[in-house]
Amino acid sequence: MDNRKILVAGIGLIGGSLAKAIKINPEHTVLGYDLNEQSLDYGLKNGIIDEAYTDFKHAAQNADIIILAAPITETIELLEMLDSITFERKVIVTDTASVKNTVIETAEKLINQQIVFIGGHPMAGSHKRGIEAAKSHLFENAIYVLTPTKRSTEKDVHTLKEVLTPTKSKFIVLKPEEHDEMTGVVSHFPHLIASSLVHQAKKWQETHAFLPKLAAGGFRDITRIASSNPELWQDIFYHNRRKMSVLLQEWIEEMMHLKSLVDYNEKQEMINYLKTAKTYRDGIPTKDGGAIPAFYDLYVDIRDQPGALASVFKILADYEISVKNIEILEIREGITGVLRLSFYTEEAQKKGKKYLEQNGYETMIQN
Ligand SMILES: NC(=O)c1ccc[n+]([C@@H]2O[C@H](COP(=O)([O-])OP(=O)(O)OC[C@H]3O[C@@H](n4cnc5c(N)ncnc54)[C@H](O)[C@@H]3O)[C@@H](O)[C@H]2O)c1
Ligand SMILES: O=C(O)C(=O)C[C@]1(C(=O)O)C=C[C@@H](O)C=C1
Repeated sequence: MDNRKILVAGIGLIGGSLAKAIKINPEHTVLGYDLNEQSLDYGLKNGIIDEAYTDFKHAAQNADIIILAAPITETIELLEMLDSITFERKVIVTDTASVKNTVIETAEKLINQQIVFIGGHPMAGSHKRGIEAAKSHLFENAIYVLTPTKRSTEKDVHTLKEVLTPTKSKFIVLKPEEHDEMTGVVSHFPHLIASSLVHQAKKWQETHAFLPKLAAGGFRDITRIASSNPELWQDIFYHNRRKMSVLLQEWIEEMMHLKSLVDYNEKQEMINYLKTAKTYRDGIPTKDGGAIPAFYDLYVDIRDQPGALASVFKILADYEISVKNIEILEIREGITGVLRLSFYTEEAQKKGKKYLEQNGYETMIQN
């Protein structure tokens, strides 16, 4: 089917980024629904959505495909609301929630036969929130998990993938349970730990006022995600609470083991512990397919105006920063474009970020 109407319900960071990507296909019309009318206005003014709705039923009935991109508890509420809406034909519904079990349980209980549900989770994001932070390239090369249900056929999954093709993500199919277990380990739990490290530093600052000034690269790297949206993350921990509890227990035991290595100066065991972690971490693939770090990318927002690219390269040249590769990801007349710069080293990437920001550019490093 051509000229599809796609409703994005919840046009924040993820919904807005999906809307921007989906709209790259000129045959797509994107409808936006959100409780926040300012987000709808922003979406319309910036060409992120084509039509804005404040009435969910009306929006849903006008759509061929519905993407629920609100927080998880609200996604479940929207799914329940869809159950009582009359649709003249089948409608494919998907979501973006970071936890799948509770969403899929709700979907399987629906009685509306017109709803075809396929769970979804694009595995990329940011600590930022809201439509202003949305980027069309957010999901490029990222894993996009799909969890088909009893309510969907292979053809429906194919149709959904077709609609999401402009995101340039890589689709994989998982069972909700395995999804929640794995994201629990590599996404949700690290957020808890990052927040706990910040709490520890905050406590120590009471007696060591200079402490924040010493919080350099290491602390910043490991705690970036502690700056994420607290309400959203409470919701994620709640929906994946059983896994969180198990992981916390395992972590406490792991910390007790580490404590004994430190207390008894188990030198070789400590080196082995660190080596094993380093080897495993260095081998983890990135979004670009290589090991971490494959190369060091920096995304720079630029205006479509004469000299915009020249000015970026002048700044980098002034500081003798070499660029390995460049790619213009998106430039449309009058609209901000995105430039992807790849550097040889992390140091060059960070310097590039610093100096471009000092010159008024908005940049992003996507890990
Ligand atoms: N932030 C990430 O890194 C990330 C990554 C992948 C998936 N997710 C998932 O995507 C979803 C959205 O997260 P986000 O980061 O975009 O959050 P966000 O706060 O940036 O956006 C959420 C949007 O939903 C709207 N909203 C809230 N309740 C609503 C309701 N009842 N009806 C309609 N709209 C409503 C808000 O006004 C906001 O615009 C969550 O389910 C989250 O688990 C987040
Ligand atoms: O990059 C970040 O800030 C993220 O936290 C993104 C991240 C992740 O843990 O990787 C967070 C939640 C999602 O559901 C998917 C991706």
